[in-house]
Amino acid sequence: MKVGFVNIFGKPNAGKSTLLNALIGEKLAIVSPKVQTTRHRIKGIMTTDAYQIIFSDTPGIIGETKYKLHERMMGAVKSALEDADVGVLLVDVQDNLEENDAIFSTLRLRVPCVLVLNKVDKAKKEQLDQALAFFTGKPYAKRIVTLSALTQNGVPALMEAITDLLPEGDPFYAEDELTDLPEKFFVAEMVREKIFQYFEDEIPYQATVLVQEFKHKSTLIKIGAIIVVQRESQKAIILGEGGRMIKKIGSEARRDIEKFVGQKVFLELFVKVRPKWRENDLLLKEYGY
Ligand SMILES: Nc1nc2c(ncn2[C@@H]2O[C@H](COP(=O)(O)OP(=O)(O)OP(=O)(O)O)[C@@H](O)[C@H]2O)c(=O)[nH]1
Repeated sequence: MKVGFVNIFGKPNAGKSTLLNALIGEKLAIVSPKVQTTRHRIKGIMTTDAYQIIFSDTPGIIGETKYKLHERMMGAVKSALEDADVGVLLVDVQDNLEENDAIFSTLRLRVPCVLVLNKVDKAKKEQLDQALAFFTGKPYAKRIVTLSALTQNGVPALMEAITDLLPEGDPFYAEDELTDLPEKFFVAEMVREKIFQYFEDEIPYQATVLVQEFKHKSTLIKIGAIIVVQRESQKAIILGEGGRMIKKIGSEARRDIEKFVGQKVFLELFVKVRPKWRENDLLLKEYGY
């Protein structure tokens, strides 16, 4: 069978999380119209009689290095590239094509890649033809596929292009294994999704979620998580008047987590202030970046 690792790359907002969700059919990555929501690599495994594909989506490729966090992100993109058997280079068909070309050329790809023009549902035919002509013959584009991750139109053609490029081999994972990521990670992502939903401006970008406790009890799972922010004022906003906001976030995240783990959950959230954690290498390490 065809077996291998497939990494999805693309500029922030290209639609990586949406595509991963369309491919895997489960809500594994968080989707938000704001840029830079995916800080981690997220893996899902797809197994049929003919193939096993291990997907990951990488953090958004950032052009400018504003924070050390972004340098780590570039490092993560590169290491993801080096791991992959096949790369998926995702481009929003309405985005600046030269800019995308510059990024893909800079990364100097050694793995075969499928260039994917996404969001065709909102593009005119001329625009699509123009983009196709632009990428045809580029050294990193072994195959070119057009699709809409949102409507899932064109997803089967992408699967065909990917499996074509994958090597033959034995499967890495048992068939029923959907993901190799620890449950803790999903819990953190589900809390982060609520933060993106309810808060504006810099809060979603400056807040991170750490899951401290994940214990299976007899009737439920007990989870304790900390939301780390940079300023007291941000802490006050997240708590809300009389703790109303944190309660709302907590009960909504709990419902999502219960759906995901298929069990009752007791979720306890705390908010902690740690100024400038983005710029401090030691803290970055502590938080696993
Ligand atoms: N119309 C349309 N919108 C799409 C399509 N794919 C993604 N989007 C939208 O584009 C936005 C960004 O999608 P994401 O999947 O979060 O993008 P991403 O590349 O994972 O972004 P980061 O996590 O920031 O790196 C969301 O509002 C999606 O709904 C598509 O095929 N068509």
